Amino acid sequence: MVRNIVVLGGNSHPQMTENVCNFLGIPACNRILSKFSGGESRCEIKDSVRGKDVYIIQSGSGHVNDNLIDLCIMISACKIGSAKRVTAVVPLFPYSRQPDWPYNKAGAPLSKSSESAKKDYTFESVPPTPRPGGPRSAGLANGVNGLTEKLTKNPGAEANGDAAPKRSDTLSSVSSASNNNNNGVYPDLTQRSFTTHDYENQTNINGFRPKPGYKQWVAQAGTLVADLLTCAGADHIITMDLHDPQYQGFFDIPVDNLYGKFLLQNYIQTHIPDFREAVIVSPDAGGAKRATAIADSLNMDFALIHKERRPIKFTDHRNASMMLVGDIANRVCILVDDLADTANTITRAAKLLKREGATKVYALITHGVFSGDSIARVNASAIDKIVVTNSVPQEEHRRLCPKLEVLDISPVFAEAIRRVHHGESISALFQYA
Ligand SMILES: O=P(O)(O)OC[C@H]1O[C@@H](O)[C@H](O)[C@@H]1O
Repeated sequence: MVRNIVVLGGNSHPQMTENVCNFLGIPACNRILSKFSGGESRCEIKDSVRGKDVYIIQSGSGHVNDNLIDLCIMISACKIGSAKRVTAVVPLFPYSRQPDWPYNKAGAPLSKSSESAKKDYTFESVPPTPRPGGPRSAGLANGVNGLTEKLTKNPGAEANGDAAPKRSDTLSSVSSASNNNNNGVYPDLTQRSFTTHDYENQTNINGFRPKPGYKQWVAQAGTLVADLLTCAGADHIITMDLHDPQYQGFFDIPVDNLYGKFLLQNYIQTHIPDFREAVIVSPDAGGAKRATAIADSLNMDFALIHKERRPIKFTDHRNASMMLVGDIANRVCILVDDLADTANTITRAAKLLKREGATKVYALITHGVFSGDSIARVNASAIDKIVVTNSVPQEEHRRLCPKLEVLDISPVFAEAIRRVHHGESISALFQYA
């Protein structure tokens, strides 16, 4: 049992709070965290936090914005309640994908001229990502094609195993998508959610198509969120696998960015037969460091998927193509990424790998956000097995996705809390993992 420590849970991940408390041998702090009828948050800390070392567990999942405000309010309540130190434990850090200026990515140029290079493309990516309220996908050949029809017309199909599982928000998104009459050409950004792929695809926004290279003005939300938490009174942040590790520099309080890598590595070693014959694959250039770190540690081969986004003509606004760099034919492939949100990135990557001769495709991801109809997309995809941590709740995803396996990271967070509390090294936590 650890003394003089308080663990307070938000509403985003009760299971994580319970697991961490069990590990530390303490009960969770008694509190009220609810809503006034007008929607404002109400927080009352029922146990004394005076002079205590407080850890508040809240992940960037579910109603992300509500949970973020709740976190700020809980931090402030503890500070005002004379806590000695307040640490925000945020397994998936919200807004950490928005730390800098948005980009109008042109992508790295191919080494050959576009026409000759085209012959060597291993995959042409055309369909936009289907999402709630968005236009209907032109269809992905990997099985998502016709998925919405299956889900709408055949709700009993799940039981028969002949269609991807349905879920209520998927069905509502399907019906709203079919009502969205914009000729299916461009998504209407005022009607549906935005994904990072919209930056990549240089999507038409309110009739305005940005010129390649032109950056639209967009809020720097990552900076604001860092400031909000600090301003609320956070003394310290513990998180895991920040999309951009440099995001730590946006804070002027200590940030411990734990690694999911060790759990993923352990999975590879213990669950993938002859894993040294397999190939670690990064689904995009941005994740190459993360994936090579695992490949190097396990002495495995590495391959990379490069997204070529440079438009050949100005009108060629959706000219993104994927190219595989590396030899994966007749090998097992292990995709490694920090996050699956729409699951567009990993499902497209898996399709490409199977086309290039991969015998089996695993996807190992730290944060399984799985928004919109992404679970249906994963079920219909070329991915054979997808492994995520429970940095956000996974019970519902697991129920809907037979390919999904979940690794429990609560012991890692509990041990990090114990070490921070006792002033012990965090890096030592990973030395023998
Ligand atoms: O394709 P989805 O799942 O929407 O987004 C996940 C990708 O977007 C990037 O920020 C992540 O690193 C990952 O590669």
